[in-house]
Amino acid sequence: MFIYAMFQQYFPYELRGHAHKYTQKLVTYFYPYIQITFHELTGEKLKRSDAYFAIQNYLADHTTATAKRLKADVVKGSKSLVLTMDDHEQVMEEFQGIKIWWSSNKNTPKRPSFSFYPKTEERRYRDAITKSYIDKVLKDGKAIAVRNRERKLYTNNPSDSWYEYQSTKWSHVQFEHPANFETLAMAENEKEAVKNDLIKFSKGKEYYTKIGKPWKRGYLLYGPPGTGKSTMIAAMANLLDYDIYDLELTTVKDNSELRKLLIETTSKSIIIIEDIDCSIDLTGQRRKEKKKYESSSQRKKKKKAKKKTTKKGESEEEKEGEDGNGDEEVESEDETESSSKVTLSGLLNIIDGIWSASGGERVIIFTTNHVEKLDEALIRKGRMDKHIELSYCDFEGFKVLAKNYLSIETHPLFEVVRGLLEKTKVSPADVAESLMQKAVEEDADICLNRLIRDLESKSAKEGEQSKEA
Ligand SMILES: Nc1ncnc2c1ncn2[C@@H]1O[C@H](COP(=O)(O)OP(=O)(O)OP(=O)(O)O)[C@@H](O)[C@H]1O
Ligand SMILES: [Mg+2]
Repeated sequence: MFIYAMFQQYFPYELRGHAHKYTQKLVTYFYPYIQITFHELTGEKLKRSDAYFAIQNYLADHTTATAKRLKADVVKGSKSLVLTMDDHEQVMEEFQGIKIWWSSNKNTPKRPSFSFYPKTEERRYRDAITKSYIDKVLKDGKAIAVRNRERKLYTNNPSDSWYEYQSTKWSHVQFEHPANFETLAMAENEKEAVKNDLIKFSKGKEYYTKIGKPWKRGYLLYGPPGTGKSTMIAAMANLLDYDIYDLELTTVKDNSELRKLLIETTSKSIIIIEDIDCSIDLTGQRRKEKKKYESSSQRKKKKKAKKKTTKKGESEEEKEGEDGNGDEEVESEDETESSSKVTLSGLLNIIDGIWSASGGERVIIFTTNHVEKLDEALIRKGRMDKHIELSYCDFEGFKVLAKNYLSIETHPLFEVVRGLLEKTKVSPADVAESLMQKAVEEDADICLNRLIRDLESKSAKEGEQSKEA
């Protein structure tokens, strides 16, 4: 028995009407082959079919080794050239002992009019193909498409530039950061722990379903400036093959805008809020200031609203903001434009509520230089599942950097560096800066000596400062 799977391309001009007619009839059978046709365009509006796209990816990955004539295409949104079968080229695959030919055709071949096979036999093959094989092709094809896609770095636009019917909330550029875990200076065991945690998460669909939790994970990265927080996020995105949404909270006007932004994020993405302590009012100070503008009745209303705040739903306070009747509206006239009115409770509700109910895996990451400033509520386990400290450069970290920047694993000067690192607090960013070759003729000796000089002067300065104090 043969299965003849067709891969029907869109005919650009005169045959448009013809193509349209076939699109409704996605699966057709005929003998001695069972023939299944997938059209490139489907539906009333002739949209590009997802199945077609998945099959194209599947075949590009599985069959390019066997197909003799290939067509190279630069496909929008893909990292590299995509090789697909040329028109009328055929490739064969075997599945549970059934031979399947795939061919990419612009025209449907003539239908033979008779069958060699008894009906029962036919049914078995048909089921194997339509139930198992096509499922596998579509699933694999989708996974391959995700792997091959060009990844994106999104940043949120200020809401003044949002249009109602267009997706203008986020702008994106291609995400191409070379960071990876190998080149990240950090204690080896901690690095492994983070990597394993991420991989476990990304493969945990069934697990999360089983325990009845949304497929999300939160990380808090904290540490002094230049210790690799942003670099680690890029390495995480590269490891998981996720997009990045870099959320700038200071340009988000209020909680309802924040919710709209988060709802628009796609699955397989990392949402980051950098310097969380600077982007949101954590201390309540701003609230106190604002109270100047509130009437006493408004203050009472606000108090009441706060009480009503539940964990799952959105708070009353938030709703008021949305309606435009809330006290936040009153304040807006007195606020400078740049200040954001996203509140801590709003952020927490959104993290716990609506957005976590949307399907698909997402990672949310907060970074801060001052972990001690953060509100307990923001970082409690369950919201931020894992807290990762990135710290000053130690000898182990230095060795990673020396390998990255100078391609050396040992050197007589290493011991001097070790001694200096033990008594000086220096960020990996500073060490990297000293180690970087600034001219072609600079070799490892020159760079290491520069690092030693820099460390010595830093340590001398620190000594002076502590004396003064
Ligand atoms: N742990 C590290 N491993 C490797 N390189 C690092 C590390 N930390 C810093 N660097 C280097 O220093 C530069 C700055 O680091 P990065 O931006 O990741 O720091 P950060 O912790 O995000 O700082 P900030 O708190 O100021 O945002 C990076 O481009 C990288 O080259
Ligand atoms: Mg950073």
